[in-house]
Amino acid sequence: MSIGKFNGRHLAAESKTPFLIGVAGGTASGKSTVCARIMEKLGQVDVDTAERKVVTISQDSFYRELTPTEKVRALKGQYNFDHPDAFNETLIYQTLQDILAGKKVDIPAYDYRSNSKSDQLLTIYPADVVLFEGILVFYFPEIRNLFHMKLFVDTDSDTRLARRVPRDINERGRDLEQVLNQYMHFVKPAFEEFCLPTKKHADVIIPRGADNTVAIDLIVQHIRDFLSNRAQATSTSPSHHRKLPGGGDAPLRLH
Ligand SMILES: Nc1ncnc2c1ncn2[C@@H]1O[C@H](COP(=O)(O)OP(=O)(O)O)[C@@H](O)[C@H]1O
Ligand SMILES: Nc1ccn([C@@H]2O[C@H](COP(=O)(O)O)[C@@H](O)[C@H]2O)c(=O)n1
Repeated sequence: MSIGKFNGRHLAAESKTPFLIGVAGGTASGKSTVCARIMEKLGQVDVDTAERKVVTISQDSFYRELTPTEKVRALKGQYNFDHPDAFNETLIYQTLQDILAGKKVDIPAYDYRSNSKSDQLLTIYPADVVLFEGILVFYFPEIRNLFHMKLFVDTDSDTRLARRVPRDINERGRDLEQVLNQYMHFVKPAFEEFCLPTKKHADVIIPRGADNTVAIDLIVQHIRDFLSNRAQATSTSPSHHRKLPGGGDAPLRLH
């Protein structure tokens, strides 16, 4: 039984295939914040990671390891982290395929201070909905075609720069000169060449990011509908029918 057609592809109710949502947008546009709001509204934040119905993964976990020379350049803001070549496209594709197959995957956590993977592995347990966010998640056609729904967070460039500077200094251990150099030489031109053109692939564009509560509520409702349909289609007993947080009589509880 199919519980809906998403981007032309049926999702079978009985399959373990998660509903895969891509979330793209420029640096500091609010991609992580939008994903966090969606998780909050679906009551997922306080749920044990192994039990979550909805999970978020960042494309940053898939940066390629740098050579020693590249590491020296990166420390001076002279490495292009915004070019598609900076990412391990094959690993992203394989990981998403495993996730779509309902497998548990381990992905590296990323450490911006050392510009490399940290020792910590993030275990992503099978979930019903997976959000995959990053600047270039719609850039590679084979990866782009895996998403059932594509969102683009569209925030004004000045706002993004004004957010990125303090974030990079306070949270990513950078100095002002390095941040501005990297932005002018790599981040801004790469956004225009590689990220912005992918907006045309989006199903939903979210102007102003997390400030756009109307857009976020619509997306949350769409996810609730998907989860309700799947739960309805797979449950055989009325005892499976429970309430969604804030979602009326929908037949599933998310936390
Ligand atoms: N709507 C907003 N209003 C104010 N600050 C925001 C908003 N959205 C995001 N931020 C801040 O901007 C920075 C970048 O946001 P983030 O969600 O991490 O963007 P991205 O994931 O696109 O890089 C963070 O410091 C975050 O707290
Ligand atoms: N070692 C790194 C890795 C990435 N960046 C920058 O991060 C940006 C992507 O993350 P967002 O949360 O901003 O989407 C990207 O623009 C890279 O320039 C970095 O500075 N250092």
